[in-house]
Amino acid sequence: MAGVVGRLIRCWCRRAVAGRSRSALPSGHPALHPGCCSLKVPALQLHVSKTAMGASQKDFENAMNQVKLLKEDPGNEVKLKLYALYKQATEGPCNTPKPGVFDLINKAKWEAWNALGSLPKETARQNYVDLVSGLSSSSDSSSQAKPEADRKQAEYETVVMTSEDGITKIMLNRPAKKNALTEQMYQEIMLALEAASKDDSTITVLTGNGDYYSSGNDLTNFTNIPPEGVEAKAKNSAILLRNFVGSFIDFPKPLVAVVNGPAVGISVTVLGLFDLVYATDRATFHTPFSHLGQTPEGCSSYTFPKIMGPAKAAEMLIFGKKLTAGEAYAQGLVTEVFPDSTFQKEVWTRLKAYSKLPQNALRISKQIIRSQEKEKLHAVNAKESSILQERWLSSECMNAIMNFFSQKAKL
Ligand SMILES: CCCCC/C=C/C(=O)SCCNC(=O)CCNC(=O)[C@H](O)C(C)(C)COP(=O)(O)OP(=O)(O)OC[C@H]1O[C@@H](n2cnc3c(N)ncnc32)[C@H](O)[C@@H]1OP(=O)(O)O
Repeated sequence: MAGVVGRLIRCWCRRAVAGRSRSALPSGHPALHPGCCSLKVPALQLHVSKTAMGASQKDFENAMNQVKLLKEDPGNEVKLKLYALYKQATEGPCNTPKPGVFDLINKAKWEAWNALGSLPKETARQNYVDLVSGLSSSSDSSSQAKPEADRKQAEYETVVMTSEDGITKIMLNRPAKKNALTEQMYQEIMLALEAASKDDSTITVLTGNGDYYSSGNDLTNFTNIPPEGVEAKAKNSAILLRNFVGSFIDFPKPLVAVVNGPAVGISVTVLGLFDLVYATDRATFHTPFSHLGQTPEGCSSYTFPKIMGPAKAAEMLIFGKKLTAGEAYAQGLVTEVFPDSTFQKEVWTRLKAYSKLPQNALRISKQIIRSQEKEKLHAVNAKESSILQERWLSSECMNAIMNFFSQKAKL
């Protein structure tokens, strides 16, 4: 029951914030600061002085104004307490009939007020002032600490991971190499995704630093042959590929690609596993597998024909046709294209708004959509990886990679 009420009050708070229903707060009661419903206030801050007396009407009014300025959502329990104390301080003991059993929100509010019994108005006023004062100092200190707390850069060298406003951003960070994906980078992206899946953010974003989103697999990956030989290299690469793609298939939260520039190879194919793909109009989408003697991965042999139809998928995946952002949008691979000049501003504004939507609803909706074919995707991933393991040993593939490094074949 408490869970149901909690969830309903969260909805109530969202609605109130959106301005569709302010009835949850008593008339004249300061509205809570918008957009902060997921933050928690430490229990310590919730202590309410039951003995201190003497808050003036002016103190009380100041406290009501302070509530409007809170930087963090104090949580449902505190909001109910604020409501109850406000009612008690202004109207005295609860004097309205108990709402019906199905009117869960008003019932929770009524119960909070009624629980104050015959607490004198002056004490309620003082407790309200004390409670708000505790919240304000907690909100101030946590907002001062925020820049530090938001710098969640763990031990990554090739990606930058930050978390702010309910969004965890994983940024590929080898701009001088067009964000080509080294083996270390695959590992770090997997670790970052794992961390993002468990943090308290609502949305996870993958993007690139510099002028490229990513130029795909770093072709030097194929040049570091271990003492065990090329077969072992191909086998290990296939395992790495399978694990890498698997972490996108299994990612539990909404996943967004902010495609800040051209994308090549595996950075394109996994886009079929993202929930939103926003692209600058400077972006291109290129999967030159045949040119490299390779074959599709990232589950694209399954997702692309589903997304764009077999004819268009064949043009990209078999013949290596490079798509403009507009073409990728027309074919359903990209959600929306933005002018490069306003790309970052527009995309982040949009994502910040989305990140305020109810977190669990977003995650569950994503999971319903994706769970239908998770097994299928894992099977496709396994197959694509094993075919590539063979391909990487082919002379077609080895020649293509040698060509790249001898500068004969820039794509
Ligand atoms: C283990 C899992 C395997 C998963 C299988 C994945 C498959 C794929 O992803 S296939 C696609 C592989 N990618 C490519 O074939 C792209 C190769 N790169 C290029 O064609 C070009 O570099 C470019 C079109 C992406 C950019 O050209 P340009 O603007 O002329 O810039 P540069 O070529 O001078 O690049 C700057 C710098 O970066 C190096 N570099 C870029 N991409 C890669 C790459 N994919 N692998 C290795 N190195 C890359 C490039 O060599 C330059 O280096 P320096 O000369 O040292 O400055």
